[in-house]
Amino acid sequence: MSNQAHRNPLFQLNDFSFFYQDQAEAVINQLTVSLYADEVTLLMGASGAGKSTLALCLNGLYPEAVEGTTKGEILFQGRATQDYAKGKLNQKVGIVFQDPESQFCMIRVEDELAFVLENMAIPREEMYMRILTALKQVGMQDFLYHKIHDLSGGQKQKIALASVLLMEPDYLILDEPTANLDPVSRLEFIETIMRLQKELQQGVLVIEHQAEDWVDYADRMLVLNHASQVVIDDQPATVFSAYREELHAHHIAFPPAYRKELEQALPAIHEYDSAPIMEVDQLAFQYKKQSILNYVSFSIYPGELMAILGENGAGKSTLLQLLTRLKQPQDGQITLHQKNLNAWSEHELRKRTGFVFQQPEHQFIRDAVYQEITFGMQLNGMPAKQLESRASALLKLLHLEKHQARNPFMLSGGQKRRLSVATMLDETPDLLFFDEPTYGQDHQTTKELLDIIHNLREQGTAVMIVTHDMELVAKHCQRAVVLNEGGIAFDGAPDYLWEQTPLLNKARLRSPYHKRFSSKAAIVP
Ligand SMILES: Nc1ncnc2c1ncn2[C@@H]1O[C@H](COP(=O)(O)OP(=O)(O)OP(=O)(O)O)[C@@H](O)[C@H]1O
Ligand SMILES: Nc1ncnc2c1ncn2[C@@H]1O[C@H](COP(=O)(O)OP(=O)(O)OP(=O)(O)O)[C@@H](O)[C@H]1O
Repeated sequence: MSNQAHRNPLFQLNDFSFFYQDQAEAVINQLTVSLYADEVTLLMGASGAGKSTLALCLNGLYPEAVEGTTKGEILFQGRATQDYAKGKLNQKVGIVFQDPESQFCMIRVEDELAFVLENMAIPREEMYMRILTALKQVGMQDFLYHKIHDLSGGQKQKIALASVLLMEPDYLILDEPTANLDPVSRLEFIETIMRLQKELQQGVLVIEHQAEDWVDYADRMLVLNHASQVVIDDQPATVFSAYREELHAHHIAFPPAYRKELEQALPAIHEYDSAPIMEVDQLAFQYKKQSILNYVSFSIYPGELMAILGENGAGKSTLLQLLTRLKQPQDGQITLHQKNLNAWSEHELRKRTGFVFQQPEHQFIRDAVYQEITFGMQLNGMPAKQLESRASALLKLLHLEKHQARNPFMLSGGQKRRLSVATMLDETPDLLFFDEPTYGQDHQTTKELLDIIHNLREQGTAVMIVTHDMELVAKHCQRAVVLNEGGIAFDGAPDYLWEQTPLLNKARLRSPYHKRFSSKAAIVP
């Protein structure tokens, strides 16, 4: 850091601006910054600030892939990015995307990884060993012959990383790569990256909304404002201690070690003495011969906020799909308001329950944000005036007013997630299922989403979230259910869960920061 002036940058951005075709305003506005080899840089900024766009410009995919336009220049190793032959720059600059699915071309893991090596003209006889090494680095050596489609979200993310590691790029960009990983896999992932970074002397750019696990490793932290200009550039520890007001203004979340007050869990609003909304009795599900859920039973009560936890591949998303009737169990029964789930009409079921997917774009069906939000209201026959005012309230609530005419698929990761929440709120559901609510959100929008969740709870909605974010569980949930080896290994108050060290280890969970370091929790004056 201090000797930057004497080093040659790997990337040099000079007054670089980027415009998407359909927008008059620049998404990246006259950005001037240098990035160095052998430096781990943490890039933070509000949702929609342009972080992913910047990543795609750095590896040369943009502007071509979106017909955007640029001004200024990006030099990589002293040469303008557009002067690199097609496909060359993205071998030197590897990206692991926010959404791993967008980078796969093949059906099986083995073929996907072989495809990467073929593009690099690696001889066939070397391929197998290299693929196996990369899979071992991410703990996925048993999945060589699996179909990518059949993997869980976290498992896909690990394959995406393996495919980039195979290229041994000079510069590695990680765009929220750990959000889908269980807490232990997240630490292992970061340790793998740091080990390789040292071995290969790579530069690494980490785009993250939750800095906690990276702070101790990163050499440098950049904060972007809404115009994608660098407003803070310093060492992470200095940034979190000395720029507190600026960080608040730019919606950056503080890692727990830098938060001033101890997080207090919110009081419970569940009503265990009232009838459950949903009852799950002896539910069993398997894929082919692999048992995923092995006769599990539990009930969901009005107003409770319940977290489903477990390692990658534990069956959390599968459980949500069963509870929303997107999948059918092989055995067992699910009832909603004492009526068998299969006996509900599709229309009634969708009115009473909402589901926000892990990958929000999987549920988009219209080609403009406004149409997407009003689609359900129209189906429910909502009168035009009411529909308009509900839609505009939701657009405002979720900060999407500016984007209402845009194609949902063109939104940033955080915006897509907020849109999928909006589509679930045309009426107040009895039960809301939410796969990774905080994924891709900055501090401000996370807070707002949680406010929405708590408002719903006050109206009696039960909310079931799947999450790998233990801080969220500690602060907001009254109940945690841990899935492990097909069964429910824990069902109770999170405070009690944090004391179960053997169980946490087995389920690859970690207790939240203030429990791990209770004596150090209030270190910030
Ligand atoms: N393909 C596209 N076409 C048009 N506009 C886009 C496209 N992709 C992103 N945008 C817009 O550009 C802005 C920046 O998006 P980007 O994905 O770079 O933000 P981000 O900082 O990575 O956000 P997040 O933290 O939510 O992932 C957003 O307002 C987004 O809606
Ligand atoms: N269509 C499928 N065919 C076969 N196996 C599948 C299929 N979909 C998922 N699986 C497997 O079922 C298991 C559970 O997957 P699921 O997506 O429910 O896990 P998860 O707990 O949500 O994981 P993550 O935390 O990574 O999102 C995983 O081992 C996965 O590989």
